[in-house]
Amino acid sequence: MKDAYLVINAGSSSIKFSLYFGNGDSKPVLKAKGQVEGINVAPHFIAQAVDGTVLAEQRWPADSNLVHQDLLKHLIDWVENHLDGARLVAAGHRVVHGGPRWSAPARITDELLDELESLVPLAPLHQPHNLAPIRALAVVHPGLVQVACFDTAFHRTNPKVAETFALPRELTEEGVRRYGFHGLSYEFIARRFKEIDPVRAAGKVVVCHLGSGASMCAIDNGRSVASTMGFTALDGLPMGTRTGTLDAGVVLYLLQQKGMNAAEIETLLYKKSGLLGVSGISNDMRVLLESNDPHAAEAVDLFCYRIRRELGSLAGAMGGLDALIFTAGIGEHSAPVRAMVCEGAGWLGIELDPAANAAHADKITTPASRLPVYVIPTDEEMMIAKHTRAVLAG
Ligand SMILES: Nc1ncnc2c1ncn2[C@@H]1O[C@H](COP(=O)(O)OP(=O)(O)O)[C@@H](O)[C@H]1O
Ligand SMILES: CC(=O)OP(=O)(O)O
Ligand SMILES: [Mg+2]
Repeated sequence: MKDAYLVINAGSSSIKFSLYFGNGDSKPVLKAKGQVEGINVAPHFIAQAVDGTVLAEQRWPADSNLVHQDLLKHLIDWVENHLDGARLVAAGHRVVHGGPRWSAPARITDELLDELESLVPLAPLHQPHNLAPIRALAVVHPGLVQVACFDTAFHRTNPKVAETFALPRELTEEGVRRYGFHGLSYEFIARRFKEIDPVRAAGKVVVCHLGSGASMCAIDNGRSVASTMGFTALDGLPMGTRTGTLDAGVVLYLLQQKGMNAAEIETLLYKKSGLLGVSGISNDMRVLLESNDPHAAEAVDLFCYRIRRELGSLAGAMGGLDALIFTAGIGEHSAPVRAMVCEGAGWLGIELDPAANAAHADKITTPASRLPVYVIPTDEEMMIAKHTRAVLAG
């Protein structure tokens, strides 16, 4: 009998899921994927086959009062009725923050859940939503093995200097340091790049994960050595609605001069800034690229400018650069953003091939380009499925 793995990547208003089949060492095979979105508003469930065929769809009215647990139960029931004779053996979850202790995926226990709960203040936009389905699943399916796969784990190979803020030692020791995020994506890309170009993958690579959250990672011989996100997923690049790097003095100004309280500042930094704040129009890169509003262009320019600066910084951290890789929603699909980053990075030896870039080719530089640039689709869910199977196998 085949084993089935349920992968869950839960956000603030949606629970995305993927169902994988697989035994032994072979690559897990994706059977179906879908999501429940509009939680707490008007829930909508959809499940699709690998080719995009809709397998099931259901909508509930806005006044249905369905909570997280009800919707998760609906999702699990659907999965259990579509196992095709396979046996559901485990659920793997993306958990954004694993704190200082977790450098690998872990089987979930009550103690671990409590520990992860204590990290909620460090990832207020993600962690509560990552943990809610774990608790809900434990109620509706008590015996099921659950595995937490951390976004921070891949970065635990960073040298101490890359993790340290110039703060008094006591704070560093209690855990106020850089953790880095999007680790499941970077791990997937590092493995994939090793298949594409093993020679350069053994060298120094910068990966740009540009999605609704955006960060960059310096990977030396397959290991993360530095990244743009820090203590929280607020640092580094400007994002859809997050500031990215901000002079800490601005936070003091907001507190002391503007009289804002902590909750207001949190909302400002996490939900009202970034592309949305600068453009005043949208957090969606597609909308900004199509807009004629100069503020939309300013937001896009700032995003690309910050990527170019961080590229120099990460190459400096590694002492060299052998390849640049774009991934995630914007990185995989936006030729204009990739062009704006690469055109300003000619000093690094990048010679963009505009036709290849427009076609979203695997490699978007000319053969003469000293530094090759790649576009590689990421797959965090596949990484979670592999980890879940490995944890289960002990
Ligand atoms: N063709 C495109 N051009 C520009 N941006 C795109 C395109 N397709 C998707 N995006 C951007 O990708 C972002 C979502 O990326 P994704 O990696 O799916 O994010 P997440 O998983 O973090 O929600 C959206 O904000 C959207 O603006
Ligand atoms: C860590 C993070 O920013 O995640 P996402 O891109 O899913 O928001
Ligand atoms: Mg993402």
